[in-house]
Amino acid sequence: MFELDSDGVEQRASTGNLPFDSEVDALILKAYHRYLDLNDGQLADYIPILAQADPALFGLALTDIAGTQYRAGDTGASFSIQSISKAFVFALVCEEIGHSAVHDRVGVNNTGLPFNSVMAVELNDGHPMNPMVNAGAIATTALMPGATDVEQWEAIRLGLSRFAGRPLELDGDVYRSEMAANQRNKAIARLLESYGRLTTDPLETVDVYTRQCALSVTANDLATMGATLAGGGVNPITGERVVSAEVARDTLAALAAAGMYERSGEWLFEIGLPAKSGVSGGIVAVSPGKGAIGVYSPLLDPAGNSVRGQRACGYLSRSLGLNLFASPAPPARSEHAPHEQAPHENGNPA
Ligand SMILES: NC(=O)CC[C@H](N)C(=O)O
Repeated sequence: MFELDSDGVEQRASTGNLPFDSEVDALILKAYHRYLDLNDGQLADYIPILAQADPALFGLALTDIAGTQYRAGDTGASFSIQSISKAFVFALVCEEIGHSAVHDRVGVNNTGLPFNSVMAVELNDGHPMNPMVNAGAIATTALMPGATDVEQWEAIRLGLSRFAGRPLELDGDVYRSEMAANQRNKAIARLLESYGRLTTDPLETVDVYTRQCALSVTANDLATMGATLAGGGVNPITGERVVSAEVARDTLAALAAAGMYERSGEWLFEIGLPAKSGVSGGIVAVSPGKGAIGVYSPLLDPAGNSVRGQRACGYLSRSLGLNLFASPAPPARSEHAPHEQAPHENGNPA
């Protein structure tokens, strides 16, 4: 469980816009320096190559829906996207086959269990529950249009590249490392097959899923991918519409429910933004209508979420006034009777 350190975090009232450019720049840098020396957490090692990551890497990026990019630290460092791919593959599949078909096959409720839980499938009568855990993500990947697994993979690679606004490539070393250690995902796919919930070849679908997780991205890419969802499906850098506004909305709802796995409730409570994490240490946190934060720092908490990433998102959510559930500041009123106290700027008592 992470704790948000509220000491000294200037909390901004929620408004329809981000503050001015220079303020965002200053706050991104502040967040970066604030957590640079935080070395809590562990590298993921169940995918052997992830244990070789440099724990010191820390990149913090924000892209707004107008396409302005803010960066601090190692925002150009490459890492495998891992589970963050689930959000964008879900969006692509919804765009292709429609929200209801995906909802019926996959679902959108939190399992309350770890992302690779086999028990979650068993407890729910073979239903994968949501697209952000492995079972639901494998079921979602299987729904990607394509005559073969090779075509499905290429459609996913191209689709995620449109979200990023640049061609994304497979990290072959990460792919091979995970393929040698992904017996559990193969078991989950076989289990889904046994319940009649997978109509593709289970092992081929796990192969495509493993490739999608091994796509190489940067923190800056994550910010732009998230900003595409924040902007109703239009990539703010390329101007291309990647998915419809409805699909962007539905994807953010699915992220809010389960993007941070069994910690999703705590995350919403503390940070108030739909987000998705991955075991390589990335997080994308989306502020609808404003922009998105992309962060990379490979030291993880026990749920598999980046420790520095969570703290930096919390800091920025507060200081930029991004929390979705915060009411906007009440308009200043001049007609107060002298004994009435004017509300504090952020709507809370001072
Ligand atoms: N949480 C994650 O990022 C998990 C992704 C990883 N590829 C897996 O299937 O286990």
